[in-house]
Amino acid sequence: MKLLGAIVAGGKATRFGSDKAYARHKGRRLIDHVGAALAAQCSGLVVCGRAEEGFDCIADLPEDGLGPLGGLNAALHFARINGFDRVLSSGCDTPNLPDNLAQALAGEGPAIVQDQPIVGLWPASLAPRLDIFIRDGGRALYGFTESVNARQIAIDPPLMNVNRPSDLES
Ligand SMILES: Nc1nc2c(ncn2[C@@H]2O[C@H](COP(=O)(O)OP(=O)(O)OP(=O)(O)O)[C@@H](O)[C@H]2O)c(=O)[nH]1
Repeated sequence: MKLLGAIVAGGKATRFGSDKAYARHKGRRLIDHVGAALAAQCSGLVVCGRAEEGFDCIADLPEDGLGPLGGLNAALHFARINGFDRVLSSGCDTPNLPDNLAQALAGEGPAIVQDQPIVGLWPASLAPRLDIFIRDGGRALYGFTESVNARQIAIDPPLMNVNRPSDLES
């Protein structure tokens, strides 16, 4: 199985107040924590959304401003065009991804981490389904995961998710 790692990085970070990707946790940028964890278990890695220094970056599809689904859609299309079977996705704001994330999510069809729907394992063949979902006005990750019967997997310890500066203090 050829696996593409995809860091979904965009949006406004209104709660955080600045680009979360560059915020520091344990001496490293959040995006570098995520990148290292995904690179260790994938054969390719892209950032979807903003151009982030030090990474191969692709633009949201079909356009910017649609939320994380636009980034996931870009990743699924990039995977299909470039011969990847699946996408292992995460936001740029979950710095403690486990090294066995792909294994934990493996199985039939798509799977997401419980309470973190942008962290998931997706067949690249879902790209046309996500195109249609977005075209029909869908913007919510959970709406899409329900429409494709994504499995929800509990991860222990739970993923850290940075939304506010105070989330970095714990
Ligand atoms: N590519 C892309 N990523 C996005 C977009 N909106 C949010 N994200 C990413 O999706 C993940 C979850 O984002 P949220 O925390 O829900 O939204 P946010 O815009 O970062 O923050 P808030 O404005 O505080 O809700 C983060 O990694 C964001 O960088 C978008 O429009 N495009």
